[in-house]
Amino acid sequence: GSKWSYIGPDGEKAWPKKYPFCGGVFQSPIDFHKDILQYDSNLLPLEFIGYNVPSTDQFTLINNGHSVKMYLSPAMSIRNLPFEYTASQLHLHWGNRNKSEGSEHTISGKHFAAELHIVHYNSEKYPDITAAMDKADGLAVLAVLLEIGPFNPSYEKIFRHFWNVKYKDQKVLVPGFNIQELLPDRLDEYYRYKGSLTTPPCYPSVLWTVFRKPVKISQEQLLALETAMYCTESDDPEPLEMVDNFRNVQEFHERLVFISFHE
Ligand SMILES: NS(=O)(=O)c1c(F)c(F)c(S(=O)(=O)CCO)c(N[C@H]2CCCc3ccccc32)c1F
Ligand SMILES: [Zn+2]
Repeated sequence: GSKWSYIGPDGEKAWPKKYPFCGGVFQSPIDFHKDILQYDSNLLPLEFIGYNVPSTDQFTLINNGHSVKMYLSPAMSIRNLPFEYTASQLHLHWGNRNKSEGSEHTISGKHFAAELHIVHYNSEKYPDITAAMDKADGLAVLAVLLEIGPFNPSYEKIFRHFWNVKYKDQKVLVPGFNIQELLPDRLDEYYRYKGSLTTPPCYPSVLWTVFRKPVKISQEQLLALETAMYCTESDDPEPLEMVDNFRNVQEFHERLVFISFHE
């Protein structure tokens, strides 16, 4: 089993001991700040295929002890990237009820409340995510920064199920819906860079697309995310709250982040 965590002796400083790539190059997440950004006019809006999943389909939502992740339909894919990438799963990163600053990427040093990741693999070159996840061109992850605002009915289609996946390895079925509803309206404005998985094994295999515009969820929805789940199994005598499951930003030497928008 994956013996790593976000706190204590198995926390992120210890990851490289068991997972050497975590101490390697091209690590994510990073801070987006002015002097590493470069406008690139070739960065087109992403095109989503099959994201509007009928409610007759069902997604499996599971607490894997590190995050809450939802398996997606293999009919979902993205075009306008160097290859066609097929959706695998989405998951979230967040803080805690006293410090709602749990995003992984930051903008000019600012954390957002939480961050949604939609993980895809290069289905043109690799048969499945396991074959793709350690290849330089293997994965593409979309990231949405979340901040406080009005109640968000689209995110609620996932959040309403958190009470059924409170403990590690619990799962529940979520009726299909249009996953594009989880994205901001400006799909043409994003940050793009080559980075890594932000959890062990930290493979430098991810083409990151972080949308510029945050999406709003309500204070109550954020509190549910921050308080509903545990890293431990339901019968564990020492329950561990699933909070602060974000990696700190990594050094970003001599590299650029390409942006599809003008400042
Ligand atoms: N932030 S991140 O880098 O996007 C990111 C996570 F943060 C994250 F927690 C996960 S995990 O939930 O699978 C728990 C740890 O692997 C993943 N899984 C990916 C990569 C690892 C293997 C795998 C296999 C099938 C589907 C997805 C994935 C992940 F990519
Ligand atoms: Zn993630």
